[in-house]
Amino acid sequence: MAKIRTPIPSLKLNDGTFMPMLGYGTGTAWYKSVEESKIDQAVIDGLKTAIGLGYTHLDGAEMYKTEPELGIAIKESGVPREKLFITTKVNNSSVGDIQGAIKASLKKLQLDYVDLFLIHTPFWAKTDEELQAAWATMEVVQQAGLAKSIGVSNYLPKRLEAILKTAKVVPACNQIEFHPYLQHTGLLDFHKKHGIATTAYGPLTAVTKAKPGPADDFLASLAKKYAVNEGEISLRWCIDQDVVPITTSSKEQRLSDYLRAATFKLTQAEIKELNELGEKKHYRGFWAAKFDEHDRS
Ligand SMILES: NC(=O)c1ccc[n+]([C@@H]2O[C@H](COP(=O)([O-])OP(=O)(O)OC[C@H]3O[C@@H](n4cnc5c(N)ncnc54)[C@H](O)[C@@H]3O)[C@@H](O)[C@H]2O)c1
Ligand SMILES: OCCc1c[nH]c2ccccc12
Repeated sequence: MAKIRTPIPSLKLNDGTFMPMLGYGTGTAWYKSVEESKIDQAVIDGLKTAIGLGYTHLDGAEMYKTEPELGIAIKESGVPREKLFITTKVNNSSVGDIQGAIKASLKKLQLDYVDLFLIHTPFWAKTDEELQAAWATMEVVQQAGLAKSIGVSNYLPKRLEAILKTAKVVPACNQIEFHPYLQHTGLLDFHKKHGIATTAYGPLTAVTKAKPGPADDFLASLAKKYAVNEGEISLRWCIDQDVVPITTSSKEQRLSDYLRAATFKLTQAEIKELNELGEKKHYRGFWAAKFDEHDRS
């Protein structure tokens, strides 16, 4: 019997394009295990497994050094380019030449355009003017057709406010760490007010790195109720709040299981309870020192 798969829903971005609401990341489990200049077959195989399972939203970055593998996997997957949603990000060290960076990324990806191009972090900037100038160059990249959508990552309201003062294009999305122990309530309200979509990295943190925690028992009871595991509850908790989770795994079974997040829906009361339990603990898995610096300035 043919396998019936629930399609992954899409989120409409403020520029009219659509983003699949579950992404596969190439930045953590898939940090290259070989020398940078060499092709890492394990990365290609992981990507092809994900694409074969139905993942179409693939998250890359100049920083991860896996763009060549992403390009090969896309070609070898046989899936038409326009059916895929490809993200890459300009590295902190390349923001001085964003146009050069996107061209170099596209060359490595063997693509004419990316679906989403992000400024990886704001941590390189000393002034608002620098943030504004970088954003203006992102707008040029979009105008040139090299990226369908443009956005940022790891920006808090203060930095978003700075770029919105001079922006012609509102960022389509902000990619942030997001899970029950890092809910960014104020930032999400800011995103909603300005029509900025939220993508979540580290969406499984509450059931992996940040365990044990106050949400453990409730996550387990929800997993039992919906006949999934706690990871899928974590992914669905994002989706039900219009946040697009970017997850990853090197294991095919796990990748296949994550897709069950598309097959059920949490109730408003369950989301509220998980949020309240999550508020009892704070955990940041990425860029912690940079955020400490950033929040002080
Ligand atoms: N923009 C940024 O600054 C930034 C930062 C971090 C990550 N990212 C992107 O987001 C992607 C996903 O990030 P992530 O890996 O933190 O997401 P995640 O929270 O979904 O964690 C995935 C990891 O958890 C592991 N995992 C899954 N189930 C597990 C279990 N039951 N027990 C133990 N481990 C388990 C997986 O094998 C994988 O390594 C990255 O690959 C990258 O593309 C972006
Ligand atoms: O997008 C950044 C991904 C990443 C992978 N490993 C890290 C360690 C510290 C900060 C970010 C990362």
